[in-house]
Amino acid sequence: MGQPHASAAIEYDVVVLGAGPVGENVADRTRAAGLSTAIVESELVGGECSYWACMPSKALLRPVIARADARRVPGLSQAVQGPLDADAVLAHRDTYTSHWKDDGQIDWLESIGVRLYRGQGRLDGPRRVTVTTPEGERHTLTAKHAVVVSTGSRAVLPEVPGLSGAHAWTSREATSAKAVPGRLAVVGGGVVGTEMATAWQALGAQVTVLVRGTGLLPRMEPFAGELVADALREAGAEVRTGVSVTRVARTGDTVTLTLDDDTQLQADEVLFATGRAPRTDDLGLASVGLTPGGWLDVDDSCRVLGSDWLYGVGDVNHRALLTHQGKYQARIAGAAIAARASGTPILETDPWGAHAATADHAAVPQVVFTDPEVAAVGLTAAAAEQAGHRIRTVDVDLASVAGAGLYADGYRGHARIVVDLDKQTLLGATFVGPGTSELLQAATIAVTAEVPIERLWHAVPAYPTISEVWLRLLEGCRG
Ligand SMILES: Cc1cc2nc3c(=O)[nH]c(=O)nc-3n(C[C@H](O)[C@H](O)[C@H](O)COP(=O)(O)OP(=O)(O)OC[C@H]3O[C@@H](n4cnc5c(N)ncnc54)[C@H](O)[C@@H]3O)c2cc1C
Ligand SMILES: NC(=O)c1ccc[n+]([C@@H]2O[C@H](COP(=O)([O-])OP(=O)(O)OC[C@H]3O[C@@H](n4cnc5c(N)ncnc54)[C@H](O)[C@@H]3O)[C@@H](O)[C@H]2O)c1
Repeated sequence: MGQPHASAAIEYDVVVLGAGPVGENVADRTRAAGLSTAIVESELVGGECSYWACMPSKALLRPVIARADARRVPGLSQAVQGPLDADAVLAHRDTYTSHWKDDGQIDWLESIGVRLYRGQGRLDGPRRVTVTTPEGERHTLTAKHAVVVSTGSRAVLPEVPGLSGAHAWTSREATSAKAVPGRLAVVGGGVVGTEMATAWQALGAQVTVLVRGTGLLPRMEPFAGELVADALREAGAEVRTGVSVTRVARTGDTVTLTLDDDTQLQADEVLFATGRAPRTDDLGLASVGLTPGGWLDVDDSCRVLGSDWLYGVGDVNHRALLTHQGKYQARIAGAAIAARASGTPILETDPWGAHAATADHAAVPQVVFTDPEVAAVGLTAAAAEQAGHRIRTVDVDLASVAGAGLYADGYRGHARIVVDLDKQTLLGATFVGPGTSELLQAATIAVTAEVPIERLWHAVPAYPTISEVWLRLLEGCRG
């Protein structure tokens, strides 16, 4: 095969590599600031989030959670005892991914005046990017002000003998599968593992979750993983802790997992939900003195350390692997690029300034869409202590809240706030229970704005809502 056809370099103010939610948002900001912007995408505009992550997973989970909620309402429960219509759920998921077509997102890019290049983008020295199109053409783009890397992350498969030939699922297959497997083994008890176990068990698979540690969702407050494990077991799944997979073998339609307790497990499919790696291995990073395959170390404006033109935004910088947090970084980085391009002498990079993604350190909100939902922001008690804060925690059983009892008969849930004893503000909050995801933004505001406990006392939650848990938590604070 000959060399790809090369064309003359085209200059833009900003070149963005990767058109996931984060790249799209950076491009939107820089374009809105009057900077000419090109974006390069090797797969689908919209990225992992739109096609193999947030959107399809939540489309699978929504009917699961709605049915579980309805089953806890007397008078309604008997109407929803039947199985989910798996075909209809999968078809609905397909519409949420636009059938893995990105025409709508391309129209949007056009409408905001961002030029799309389809193909693999690679750095080729400072401020220079090459794009190799699927047809083998090569474009060279130069960036007057900034190159933004927002190429996201991919699933990591551990080094387990036999795994490469076992056709294991990663998050991509778990979110896009066309049929419900009879038996599904899930390796890993993090966010992907718990959400996908919840979805596929409810859709009719017999799920076994294999966790090498002591419980599910290990980065959250311990009660979160405990309540989710209880619910998964009640739904018929098996959750096994303290086990590791030592070998995987596929024979025909059956995959056999050998575990380190000398037992074996057979399944039709196995999902490895064992974390993420940055998509920086084929990006030309060596041409600018960086190590291929690594996460990008950035400052709070998301500029790569040691560079005055290269930015790393979203999953690729490993600050918080969440769409909403990456889009926040995109807004900050876009503003910083625009300010630097216009010669603004001093940027607002102090904490909470316009050019500092401070919330990445202090107040990252996350909802895990399991049944029960888990909604958390800021530090857990363990993380706060590890960071050297003097804290106290206040816990409330959500079943004691009138609004929760109305929401679901026999409501089970738990809430915790982590209070900074020196500042008398909140460092973190976690809510676990049906309907708790919508409680999270109030907690995010309290943590971000460092609202004093004394003032929160005047933020009166409406009766009878689940939000009245705030009153119980604050009563616990004040004694
Ligand atoms: C199963 C699952 C469920 C999730 N659910 C949620 C959720 O509910 N809420 C939430 O906030 N987060 C969720 N996440 C995390 C979320 O998907 C990511 O944080 C988010 O997609 C990151 O956005 P990004 O733009 O940085 O990267 P991506 O979405 O990964 O986009 C990167 C884009 O760059 C492209 N690209 C890569 N390399 C190149 C190259 N060299 N040249 C050109 N293009 C390139 C890729 O093709 C891709 O389109 C979930 C993740 C998974 C796996
Ligand atoms: N609702 C949401 O916000 C949502 C949903 C899904 C994913 N995400 C994001 O996507 C990211 C990736 O999720 P994830 O679940 O893949 O990663 P994760 O880091 O949350 O969990 C991976 C788990 O796999 C375990 N693990 C790693 N190697 C293993 C091995 N060899 N054997 C057994 N277990 C092993 C880890 O201990 C960890 O508990 C997360 O950081 C999360 O923020 C968010």
